Amino acid sequence: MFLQAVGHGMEPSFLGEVMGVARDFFKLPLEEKQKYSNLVNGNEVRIEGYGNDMVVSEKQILDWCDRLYIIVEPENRRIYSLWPTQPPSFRDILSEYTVRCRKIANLFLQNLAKLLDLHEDYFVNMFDENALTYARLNYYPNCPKPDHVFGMKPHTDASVITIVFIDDNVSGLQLQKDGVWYNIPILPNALLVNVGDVMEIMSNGFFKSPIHRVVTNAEKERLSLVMFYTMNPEKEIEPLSELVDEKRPRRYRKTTTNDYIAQLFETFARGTLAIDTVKI
Ligand SMILES: O=C(O)CCC(=O)C(=O)O
Ligand SMILES: [Fe+2]
Repeated sequence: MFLQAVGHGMEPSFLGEVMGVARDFFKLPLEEKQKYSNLVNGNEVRIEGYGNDMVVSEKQILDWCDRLYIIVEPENRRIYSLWPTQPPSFRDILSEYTVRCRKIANLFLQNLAKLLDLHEDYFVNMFDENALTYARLNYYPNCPKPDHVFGMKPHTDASVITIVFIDDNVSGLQLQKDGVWYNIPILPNALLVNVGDVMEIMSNGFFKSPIHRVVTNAEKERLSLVMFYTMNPEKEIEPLSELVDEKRPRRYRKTTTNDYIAQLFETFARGTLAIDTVKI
C-alpha cells in the first residue's frame, strides 16, 4: 500500500526548509561529511551515519546514492555525534520535522488498524518507548550512465510504515505492480506514505509492502528524506492472532525488528528481498 498525502498540515515553506538543510548537508566538502561516516574502524559498516551500501560481494553494483542515516526517535537514542552541525539549523529543523511527521505516522497507523477492524490505537500502542524512528537522507547525483545503475535498487522497506519526502522537481521513484514498473508522479509538497514489511507480516499479508526502486537521472540531481517507523528492536513480530484463522493461515514466520533489519541489509546488498526469507 502506497499513498500520497497532501492535507498533512506541513506548510510548503517548512518543507522547503527541510529540503534546504538536507541539500546543504550534501553540498558540504567530503571531509566534512565523513565526520559522520558509517564506517567504524575504517571498514565495518554500521546502519547509522554517512556513506553508501554495505559491500558483501565483489560483483555488487553500488547504488548511485549517498546517504545519511540517523535515529531521530526516541530522543534519548539520538547519537548527536552523527547529527550534522552544518548547516547550523539542521538539528532544529530535523527535530521539528520528526515531531510533525509522527502525527502523520500515527494517523496512518490508526487508519490501517481500522481497515483491519482493530481498535484504532492498536498499532500506535505497539510502539513503546524503545521503538526507533530512523531518518534517511538520500542524495542522488546526476548520473552520466543512467541505464547502468540504480539510484536505489529494488527493495521493500523493513519498517512498519515509511514516510517519504521527495525533492519536488525530480521524479525517479518507481513502484512494481504485477511485475510492471510504474513512475510515481511528483505532487509538489506531498508526502508519500507506505506500508513496510513489518506491517505486511503483522497484517498476515493483508497489506503488501510495495517493491520500489529509484532510477538515476542524467541531468538532474535528486534528494529525498525518508522516515522509517520501526518497533522496539527486540520485540517479536508475527501475524496478529486476530488475523489468522483456518481460511487464512499464518503466512509469515516470527522474527524481531533487529533480526529483520540485519536480514534486509544483507538481502538488499545481494539484490534479493528480505520478505521472502520469512514467508511460509
Ligand atoms: O528516494 C526515494 O524516493 C525513495 C528512497 C527509498 O525507497 C528508501 O530510502 O527506502
Ligand atoms: Fe524504500
